[in-house]
Amino acid sequence: MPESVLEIDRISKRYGNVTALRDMTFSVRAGEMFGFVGSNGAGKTTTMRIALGVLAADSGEVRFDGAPLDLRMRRRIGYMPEERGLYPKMRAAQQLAYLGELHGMSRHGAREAADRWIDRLGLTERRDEEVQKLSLGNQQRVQLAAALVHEPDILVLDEPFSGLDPVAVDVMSQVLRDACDSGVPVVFSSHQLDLVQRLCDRVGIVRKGEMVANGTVEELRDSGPTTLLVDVPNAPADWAEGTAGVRKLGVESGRTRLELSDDADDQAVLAAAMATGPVREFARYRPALTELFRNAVTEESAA
Ligand SMILES: Nc1ncnc2c1ncn2[C@@H]1O[C@H](COP(=O)(O)OP(=O)(O)OP(=O)(O)O)[C@@H](O)[C@H]1O
Repeated sequence: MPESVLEIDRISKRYGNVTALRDMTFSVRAGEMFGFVGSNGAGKTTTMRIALGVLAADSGEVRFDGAPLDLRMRRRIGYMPEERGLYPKMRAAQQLAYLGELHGMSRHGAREAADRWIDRLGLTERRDEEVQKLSLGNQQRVQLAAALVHEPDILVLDEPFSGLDPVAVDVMSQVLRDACDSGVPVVFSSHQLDLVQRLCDRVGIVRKGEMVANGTVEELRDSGPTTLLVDVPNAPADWAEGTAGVRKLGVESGRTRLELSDDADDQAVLAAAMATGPVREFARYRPALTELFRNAVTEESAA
């Protein structure tokens, strides 16, 4: 049996003369949480809508388990649209049961699943309220439940965390992690990069419709040139300059920041540091996802 994997393969999409996606490619395996990040208008929603099949690509293919996504398979996706999409006058539990039935569940099965998700998402006391009367955060919890009620095989969520309070973020995170652990590929977009860094197994950074970086958070953080932070309190300003392949980037809070070329020897840098006196710190600097993202965005505006 092929491994369960959602594949977005060289998807391109234009709106008039705007290129929204150009050869967008990535895959998400069963049990993997994939964070999809990029500036406003980068193409995340367009990709997700194409993955779901509510929007047609100009070219490229979406596959699951190696086969192009057909109508039957698309019903097995749990989708949380950015624009949300609940019936405002329907009561929360009733709405979830209705959506479950629309996805092919029996009436009884859909009601049971609706109640289970209402409880799981902390909405027990709100189950019979009209969705329009719920707070935005609680509406969002119902929206997540709506994506999950039919026990989907794939989860695609457009900014599920936006506007949530910290408790709701924790609830949402745990629900997504559990879905992932049960073997469901999970893709979500977010502008909350600290959250993406914490939760996701892999991250894709999209810029102007193209995937510019894709890997585990650790791979991405280790990707650029090696950078060292060295605290040598007694050293003269030019202490590292004689070491081959080393470029001084600056001094931050008393620590010298150095960029090493591929053939530079970090032990030679350490020896040069020790030759100046005490070495209080000698560490590899690894940027946070926020910084990697900012670099990608800066390249975008410079381009
Ligand atoms: N229906 C449409 N008609 C014309 N252009 C569109 C349409 N939908 C999206 N676009 C354009 O396609 C590009 C990608 O938009 P998309 O909504 O996919 O970005 P996004 O990454 O989801 O942004 P955000 O983070 O702001 O939600 C943008 O340039 C946008 O203006």
